[in-house]
Amino acid sequence: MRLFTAAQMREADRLTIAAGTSGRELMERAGAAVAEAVRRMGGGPVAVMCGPGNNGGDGFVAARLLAGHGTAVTVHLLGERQRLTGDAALAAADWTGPVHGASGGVRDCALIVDALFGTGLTRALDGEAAAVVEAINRSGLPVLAVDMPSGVDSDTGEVCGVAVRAARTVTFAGAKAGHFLLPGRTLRGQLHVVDIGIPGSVVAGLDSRLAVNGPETWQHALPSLEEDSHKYRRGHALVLSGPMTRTGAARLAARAALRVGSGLVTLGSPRSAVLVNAAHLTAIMLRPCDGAAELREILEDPRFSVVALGPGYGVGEATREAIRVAGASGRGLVLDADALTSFEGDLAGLASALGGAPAVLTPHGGEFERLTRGADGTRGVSKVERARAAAAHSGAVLVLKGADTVIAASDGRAAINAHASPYLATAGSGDVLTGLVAGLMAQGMPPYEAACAGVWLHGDAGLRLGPGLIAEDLPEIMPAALRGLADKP
Ligand SMILES: NC(=O)C1=CN([C@@H]2O[C@H](COP(=O)(O)OP(=O)(O)OC[C@H]3O[C@@H](n4cnc5c(N)ncnc54)[C@H](O)[C@@H]3O)[C@@H](O)[C@H]2O)[C@@H](O)CC1
Ligand SMILES: [K+]
Repeated sequence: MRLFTAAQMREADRLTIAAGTSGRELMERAGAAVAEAVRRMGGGPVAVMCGPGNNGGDGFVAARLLAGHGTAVTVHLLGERQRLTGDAALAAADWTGPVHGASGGVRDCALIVDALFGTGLTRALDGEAAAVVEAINRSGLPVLAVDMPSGVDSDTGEVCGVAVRAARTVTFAGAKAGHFLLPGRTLRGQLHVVDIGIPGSVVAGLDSRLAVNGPETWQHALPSLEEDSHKYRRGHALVLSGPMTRTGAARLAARAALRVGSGLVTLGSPRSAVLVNAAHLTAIMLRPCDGAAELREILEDPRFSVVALGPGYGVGEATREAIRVAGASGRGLVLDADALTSFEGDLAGLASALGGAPAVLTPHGGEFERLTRGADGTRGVSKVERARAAAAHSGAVLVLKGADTVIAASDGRAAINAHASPYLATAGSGDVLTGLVAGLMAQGMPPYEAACAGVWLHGDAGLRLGPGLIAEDLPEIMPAALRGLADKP
């Protein structure tokens, strides 16, 4: 599913109106969709809270249609009626019932329609607007939000001061980034996208390179297996282990790479840790590797297709040098944790170490902040734009992890992942993700698609396992996750 910004929706509106459908007609259809959703939620009595713009106009239309079908409706307006303009003023004029103030509170209703603010929110809610939103939330009544829960920024998903908590949201023509970025995702309830007559060609023509992460965008690039395949044709991932007391992370990554289908996986281990690693490995091979010079020798073997580096590896110049060597080899790279922290405040240094190699960086929020300190465009904007900026600066694919993981490529493509489980917030979970992405890249999947697929499969594993999951379980559930994916139409 593609996602849109407020500016793109305004553009779609403009093009549709230019092609002959009036704004008032669009509002009529939007209001009709809201009225229909109210009926599906059990009907009235309904309080419709209208704001000063077109979101409020949608509310007036819904109120008129519901009342016309016999539903008990009260309308409340935030602001003065005579200050309404354009289509919203026309829609309000068609409402013949009384209009109450918004601050008096709602009484004797079973459902609230939140038509206060939609994509036109420009600043934080305060004063009367904030008080009305707080009263809606305090009422404990189910809320149907029109387009966005009021107070949620449709581009960033952020709460601007305060925001409505909705049970459902009806949105028009296409979903917005703010419906999928946190905390917007948790405030919008169930999301319904309805067609209000904006032509498909207009929507298709919008320059949105943002989507919800799902198989439809990367399934075509998943590794396929021939009947007569051979392990040497399924890729070979090299995962670098940390020293004696920090080896578990790399083994988790290696196991995940093997489970996701890499034909061979080798763990490169410092000599100090070879015995402890050997004691825990069976199908995964082991090679001593102490530092960058030895890594260079290992990578002379052309069969290694990908290097995963970072979990437990240690922070410092030795790590930076290992990344330079891996980057210069042109192999696929997956960098996490210590690999990223080794370039604290030096995204440009990391970009130059990568040397244009196909790479995926998988920071969580804290690692991202450290890595991008001082880099342009990585502050104060949406999570999507921050990830995009870092991808553009580094030339790598960014996986900005969290409950709303964002994957961004340097060419502007981006995806927000919603297929995940909160139980994935557990020690070692990120190491498994590193291994999944590395294992997919080892089999020839391009970095952006491998990152999206890895994040999705990781989330799928979390959803399958649920409460009680630990990181060790995640690679073991991959056969079921992969089979489920193969069964998808
Ligand atoms: N394709 C489209 O774009 C369509 C949009 N429609 C509706 O129109 C909405 C967008 O309408 P608008 O652009 O008029 O925007 P909104 O109705 O979301 O809000 C704009 C109004 O709120 C005021 N405002 C913004 N932030 C405020 C704040 N923090 N405190 C107090 N006042 C604030 C503005 O001054 C303006 O009066 C959509 O969300 C949707 O519900 C529909 O009518 C149909 C078609
Ligand atoms: K709203």
